[in-house]
Formats: sequence, structure tokens, C-alpha cells
Amino acid sequence: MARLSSDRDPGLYLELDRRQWRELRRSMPMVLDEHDLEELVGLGEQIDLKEVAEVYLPLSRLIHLQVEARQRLFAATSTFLGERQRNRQVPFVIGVAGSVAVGKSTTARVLAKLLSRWESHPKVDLVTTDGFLYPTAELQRRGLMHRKGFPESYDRRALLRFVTEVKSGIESVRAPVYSHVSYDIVPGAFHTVNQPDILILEGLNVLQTGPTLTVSDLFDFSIYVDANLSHIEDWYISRFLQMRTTSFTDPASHFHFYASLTDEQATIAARDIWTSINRPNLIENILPTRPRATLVLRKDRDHSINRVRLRKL
Ligand SMILES: Nc1ncnc2c1ncn2[C@@H]1O[C@H](COP(=O)(O)OP(=O)(O)O)[C@@H](O)[C@H]1O
Ligand SMILES: CC(C)(COP(=O)(O)O)[C@@H](O)C(=O)NCCC(=O)O
Repeated sequence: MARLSSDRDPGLYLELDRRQWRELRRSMPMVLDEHDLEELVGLGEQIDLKEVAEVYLPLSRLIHLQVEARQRLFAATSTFLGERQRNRQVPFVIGVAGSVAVGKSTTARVLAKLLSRWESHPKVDLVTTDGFLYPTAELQRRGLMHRKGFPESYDRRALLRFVTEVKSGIESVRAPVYSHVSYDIVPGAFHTVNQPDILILEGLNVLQTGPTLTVSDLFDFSIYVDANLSHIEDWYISRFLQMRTTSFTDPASHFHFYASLTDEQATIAARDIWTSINRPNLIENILPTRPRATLVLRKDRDHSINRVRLRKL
């Protein structure tokens, strides 16, 4: 009987520790400084310039090589079709997946900044999938208010249309915008993507597949940000506690009520949201997509990336 490839199949994957991975930076120059990093790092994240040099610069080099190779592949199809050389390159699409609170946004922002500083100055755009969540009214109508972040809470058709249009080279493609403050889609607000060279799509479920086409079919490269389940839970709770003195202080915040809670009360509230929504989503939907990622960045308890797994095939 044929054996199914597992998440650990050594034929498919290459596991590297940080020391082995950092050697693969080769001549990629350091293009970020402390000031850049400060603007990119999210609440509770710990990334420093050493991690940028040792983890993100080899990644930037790998993506650089893959962008060039992908353009040659698209050119091969054009040659086959007898088309004249395109005057625009097809946007290279990168997916960044992983749990709530694992630090996807920071990874995606650092990567976007690094890629935009290549010598060729590519135009890099970053879009998060939360803009494609259904608005609160629609989630309520569908009975999904306690399933926010689960695949069915997104307008997956609109998301697929968005990435398809960007990849087809259409000008001014609009993505809706989500607000963590109002806990809802912002009416009338859009993020407009205008013919980027590279699009990074970041979100919990971007590596999902389905019976029909999904955004993951349009990825040229994908990253899964990974960590031990209990560490992610700790990060979620400590970020929640920190938010009492940051985002929750805004009277407009959906979570404003939590700002006045004691440590003990807030820990109970955060653990409840984690256990009822984010943990089951991670186990049922997000984790099963990990084998598909081109690259898995594995974080230790202190948030540092110390292992990398590359899909060779
Ligand atoms: N309730 C909230 N209020 C304000 N910002 C939030 C809230 N929840 C999450 N965020 C921010 O939204 C971004 C995405 O968070 P999340 O979905 O947990 O993914 P990740 O931590 O992997 O980037 C992060 O920058 C986080 O700090
Ligand atoms: C907005 C999110 C669904 C993440 O969206 P993404 O951009 O990853 O698609 C998530 O951060 C969230 O708010 N989840 C709901 C449960 C909670 O508040 O933790």
C-alpha cells in the first residue's frame, strides 16, 4: 500500500538548525537597522538584528533565487503559447501562515521590508487576510461569531478573486480592511494594491486547500511560522495582558472592558478565548496545513527562530 507522505518525511524536507541555515546567507547584504526593526516588530515579539541576519537574510536570498526561476517558468509558458515577451513580470506571491499570536505579522513585515531593499528595488505589498473576514453582521447571521478565524468565517471567494486579480497584473485591486479596535470590517475602507512585483499574503488559513481553487494554489512560495502549542498559548495570554495598557485603553476598542481587569481576571478571559476559539482552530485547521509550506520557521519559547525546515520537493 502506498505510504502517505507525512510532515516529517526526510525525502521531502530538509531540517536545518540555525547555525546551518545562517551559512546560506552568503553575500546577502544587511539592509535593515535598529530603527527599521523598531517599526516592524509587533507587541510581545523579540526579533533582533542578529536574527534578521541569521534567519531572514538567507530566506531573502532563497526567495531572490526563486523569483528569478519563477520568471523563467512563466516565460517558458509564454514561449509555448507563441506570445510576445510580456512587458510586465507576473507578481510573485508569498503566503505566510500560522497560529494566532505566533508572530506572523512581524515575520511578514520584516520580510516585506527586506525584499523591498533588494538592488532591483521591487515593489512589495503586504496584505492580511483579516480584511476578508465577513463583517460582524454577516458573521452573526451565519452563527459564526465564535468561529472568527476559522476558514468559514472568511469570504474565501473574494480573497481568491483578489489574489487572482493581483497576479493577473490588474491595476488597483482593492482589499477590504479589518480593525482590531472595532473588531469588525471598516465600512468603506480599502487597501489598494497596484501591480506589485511581490505580494505577501499573511493569515491564519492561507495554506488551506479545498475542492476548488484556493489562494494557496497561487502561491509561489509559502512560510509557516511554527511553535509549541503551549508556548503560543503563553504568548497569547501575555500579549492580552499587555494590551490592557495599550490597545484596550482606547474607549472605542471592542476589548475596552478588559482594560480594567486584574491580572487574574484577564488571564481567565484570555485563556477562555484561546481555548474556545484559537486553539481548536490551530489544531483543526491551521496545523494540518503545515506540511504544505515551502519553509517552516520554528520558534523556541523565547520567540527566537532556531530551526528551519525547507521543502525540497
Ligand atoms: N485585540 C487586539 N487589539 C489590537 N491589536 C490586536 C488584537 N489582537 C491582535 N492584534 C494585533 O494584530 C496582529 C495580528 O495578530 P494575530 O492574528 O494574533 O497574528 P500574529 O501574532 O501571528 O501576527 C498583531 O500585530 C497583533 O498585535
Ligand atoms: C483577526 C484574526 C481572525 C486573524 O486574522 P488573519 O489576518 O490571520 O486572517 C484574529 O487575530 C482574531 O481576532 N481572532 C479572534 C479571536 C481572538 O480575539 O483571539
